[in-house]
Parts: sequence; C-alpha cells; structure tokens
Amino acid sequence: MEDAKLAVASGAHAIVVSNHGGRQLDGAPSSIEALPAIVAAVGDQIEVWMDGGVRSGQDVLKAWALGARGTMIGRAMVYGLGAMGAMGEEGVSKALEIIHKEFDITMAFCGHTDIRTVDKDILLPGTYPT
Ligand SMILES: Cc1cc2nc3c(=O)[nH]c(=O)nc-3n(C[C@H](O)[C@H](O)[C@H](O)COP(=O)(O)O)c2cc1C
Repeated sequence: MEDAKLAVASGAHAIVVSNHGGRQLDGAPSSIEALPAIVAAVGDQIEVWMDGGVRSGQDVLKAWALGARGTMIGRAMVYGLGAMGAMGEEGVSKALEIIHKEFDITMAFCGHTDIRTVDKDILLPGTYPT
C-alpha cells in the first residue's frame, strides 16, 4: 500500500494493479484480490486500473464494482487473434465485441443501466475481499 501512496504523492495520474498475467510469482495474490486494498489506500485521489485474468464482460464489471476504473486485457485478445483458423484482426475485434456484449448483459442482470451506479453491492458478500 505504501507504493500506491507514493504513486499519489509523486503526481501519478493513475495506478495499474497487475500481476503481469500471473506468470512471475505463483504465490502472488491475483490482481482482483489485491485491488480493493489499493483502491482504499488511494481513495479518490487517482484512478486505479487493473489487469490480469480479465476474460469476460463479467470480469470487467466485477473489477469496476471493486473500484477499478479501467481494465486491460492481454490473453483474451490473443485467444481472439488465434481463434477459428487464426482470425487475426477480425478475431481480436470479435473478442472485444463478445466482452462488450457480456458486459452489457451483466449490467442488465444486475439491474443497472448506468455504470456510475454500480458498486460492490452487485457482488455476493464474502466472495471478494472488500
Ligand atoms: C504475449 C504476452 C506477452 C507479455 N509480455 C510481458 C512482459 O514482457 N512483461 C510483463 O511485465 N508483462 C507481460 N505480459 C503481461 C501483460 O502485460 C498483462 O499484464 C497480462 O497479459 C494481463 O493478464 P491477462 O493476460 O490475464 O489479461 C505479457 C502478456 C502476453 C499475453
């Protein structure tokens, strides 16, 4: 948490919470586990973004609910790139389209039409650190 506070003090515009795709330390917490404490440490002072394990629109909304104001995607794009006989650019666009659609549907299932009204109340208590 000290690093997050240092980033604020140094004038950073945003922080990205990332475990670099989970490929460095097996025992490190996932980004989504680490996110809430970092959001709490920086408050409203700067935006917090997240990557690592985002595979669907539901994942994007969960991250938002826990305070991430942006999510980034690594492998899901690569899966699109190589899908269905190596679709290339079209596959990447399709992957993004699917995630966007899932996000939209998840918003509706959670009873929200405006992202600004979404918070951790959409999550089952006890399923994520808060
Ligand atoms: C093909 C590929 C290469 C990557 N190379 C690096 C790298 O050199 N250094 C690094 O810190 N993270 C690297 N990453 C991790 C990404 O920056 C990002 O944190 C991660 O992919 C997000 O998690 P996700 O793949 O589960 O979406 C790489 C990811 C992919 C898919």
